[in-house]
Amino acid sequence: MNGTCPRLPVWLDTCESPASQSHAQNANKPTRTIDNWSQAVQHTSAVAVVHIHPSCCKANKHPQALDHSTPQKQAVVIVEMKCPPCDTTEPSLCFPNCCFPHGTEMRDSAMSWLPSSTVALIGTALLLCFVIATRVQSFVRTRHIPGPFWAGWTDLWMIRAQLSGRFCFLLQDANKRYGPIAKIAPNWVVCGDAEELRRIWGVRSAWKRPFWYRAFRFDPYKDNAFSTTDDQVHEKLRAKLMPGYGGKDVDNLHELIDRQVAGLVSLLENKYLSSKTEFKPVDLARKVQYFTLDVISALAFGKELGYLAADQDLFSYIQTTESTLPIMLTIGFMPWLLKLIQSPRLKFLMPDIDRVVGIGTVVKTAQQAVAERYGDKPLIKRDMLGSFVANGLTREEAEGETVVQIIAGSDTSATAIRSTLLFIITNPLVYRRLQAEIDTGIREGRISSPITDAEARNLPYLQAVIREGLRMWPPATAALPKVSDSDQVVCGVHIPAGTIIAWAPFSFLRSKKIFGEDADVFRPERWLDIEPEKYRTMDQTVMMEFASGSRWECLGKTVAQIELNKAYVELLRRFDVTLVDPTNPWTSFNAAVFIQSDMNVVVTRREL
Ligand code: HEM
Repeated sequence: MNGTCPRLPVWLDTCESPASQSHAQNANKPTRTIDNWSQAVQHTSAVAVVHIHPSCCKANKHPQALDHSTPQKQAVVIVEMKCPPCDTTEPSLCFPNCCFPHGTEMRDSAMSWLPSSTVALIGTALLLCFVIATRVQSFVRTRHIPGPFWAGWTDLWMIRAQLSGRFCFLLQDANKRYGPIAKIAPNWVVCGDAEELRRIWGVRSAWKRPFWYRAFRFDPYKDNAFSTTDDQVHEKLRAKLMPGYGGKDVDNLHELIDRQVAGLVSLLENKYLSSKTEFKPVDLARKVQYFTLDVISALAFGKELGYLAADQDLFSYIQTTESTLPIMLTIGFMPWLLKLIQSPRLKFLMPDIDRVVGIGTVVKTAQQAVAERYGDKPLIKRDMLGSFVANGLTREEAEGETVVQIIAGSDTSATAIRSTLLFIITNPLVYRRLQAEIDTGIREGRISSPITDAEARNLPYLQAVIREGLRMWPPATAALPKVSDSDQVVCGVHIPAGTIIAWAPFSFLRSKKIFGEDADVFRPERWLDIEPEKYRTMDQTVMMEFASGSRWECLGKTVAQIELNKAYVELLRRFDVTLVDPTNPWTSFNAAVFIQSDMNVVVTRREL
C-alpha cells in the first residue's frame, strides 16, 4: 500500500473487547506503530476495535480509504467495527477472522453520528458548566465574608490590585470598607488586625505558608528559605542561617556597613553637593538603593558589587527586578501557572537563571563567591558566608540563600530609608528636633564618627523616628499569605479550611486603637513619654513589619536595623536635604516592595 499516511500508532483490540472503552482506558493500552492497514492486519488476529491516533489518516470511511487520506484533526478517533462472518474474498476488506462488506462505515464509536462542530459545542458547554459549578461552589464557601462583589467570583480583583501599583493601599481600603476580614478573591481574604495576625503567625499555630511563596524561587526548580512551603525544611534552613544573619559568627558586620555608609556620603559630597552657585539635584531614592545593594552584597559575597562607586544601575539589576517583581508576585496568585513555569518538564522552554539580564550577574557572582568556600582548599572566613558554610549549608543551598539575601535585603531597607527621609525632610519640626539630637550627641561625645549601633540605640528621638517611619510607610507589603488545613475563626469570622489569609500592614500600622486618633500623621513624639505597656504594644505592632515573633521572622532584621541606625545620622549630621518639588516628591509604585524613584532633592553642606 502506498498511502500518504504517516506511521500510525494504533491500539488494536480483539472482538471480545468492550466497544465502549474510554479514551483514558485506551491510553493505557500497549501501542504499536504501523505503517498501514496491512500491518494492522498482521499484528492482530481479530480486529474489532481500532483506535487511531491523531496523527492518523481519515478512518471514517472504508478501511481502504486510509491509504489516500489526509491527517485527522480529531484527538483520538475510535473506530468501531463489528465482525460479520467472512463472506468476501476481497483481501483489502478482510481482517483475519473479521470481514467487512463493501461500504461498511467505520465510525467514531463515541459520537461519530454527530457533526464535529456539535461535538465541539457540547465540549465547550460542558467545560463552561464545570467552571460555573466550581465558581458557585467557591462563592458559596466564603459568601458569609464581606468583600468587593467580583472578589467573590474571580481572582481578577486581586490580580488587578497587584498589578495596579497600589496593592497595599487597596487591601487597606478593603479592610476600611468591609472590616478586619475582607474577601479579596473566592479563596483569599485579607486580615488587617494585628493581634489576630500575630496569633496566625505564632510559632505553634495551625497556619503555614501556601503555594504563593513558591513564586520566590529565583531558580524555578530549587527552594530557598523564603520560598519553601515545607515547615521542616524551613526550620532546618533557618537554624543554619541564623548565626550568620544575627552577626554572632561575623567579625566585621558593623565595619562593612560603615564602609558603605561612607560610600554614600562620599558620593553625595563629591558629585551632588549643591551650593549658592551650583545646583546639582540628585535622585536620592536611587542613591539609597545603591547603598543598600552595596551593603547586602558586601555581606553576602565578602565584597560590595560597587553601585556607589559606579553611581549607576550596574548590569541593569534594578531595572530587571523592578520589571519582573510585579509579574512574579502576580503569578503567585495563579498556582496552575506557577506549576507550569516551574515544571521540570518544561525546563527546555525556560531561560537559564544565570543568563537572565541583571539577576543572572548576581547569580553568577554568588556562584563564584560560594565556590571559593567549598572544594579541596576552601577559603575560611568569619563572615556571613563563612558562617553559612560552618553551620552546614550545602554549596547549592549557599548559592540560593546568597541570592535571596540580595533580593530580600536591598529593596526593603532602601524603601525604609528613603520613605523615612521623605517624612523627615517634609516635617520641619521633626527635622529640626532630630538634627538637634544628633548635634547635641556629637557635642557631648555620645556620637562617634561614624555613629555606632549602640550609640544610635541610645538616641530616643532617632529611635522614635525610625519606628514612625516604618509605621507610616512599611517596606514589606507583599501579601505574605498563610493557610490552614482545618476550619478556623479569625476576627470572629469563620474561615473554611484551605482559605488563604493575606495581611494588610497599612491597616494595622495606621490603627487608631493602637496608635491614637492621629495615626495617619507622621509624629515620632507619639513614641516618647508614654506608659511602658503602651510602648510595648506599639513596638510589637511595628516590629510585625519584620514578621517578628513568628517562625518567619525576617532573618535580616539585625542588618536592617544597623543600616537605619546609621544612615539618618550620618546624612543629617553633614547635609541639609531639600525636595526640589514638594508637590511631586517621588514616583512610588507598590508591587510587594515599593519601587521608588525620582525623589529629587538638593543636598547642601550644613552650616553649623
Ligand atoms: C526594613 C527592612 C526589612 C523588612 C521590613 C523586612 C521584612 C521581612 C518580612 C516581613 C519577612 C517575612 C516574610 C514571610 O516569611 O512571610 C522577611 C523575611 C526575610 N528577610 Fe527581611 N526585611 C527587611 C530587610 C532584610 C534584610 C536587610 C535582609 C538581608 C540581610 C533580609 C532577609 C530576609 C530573609 C532571608 C527572609 C526570609 C526568612 C525566612 O523565610 O525564614 N531582610 N523580611
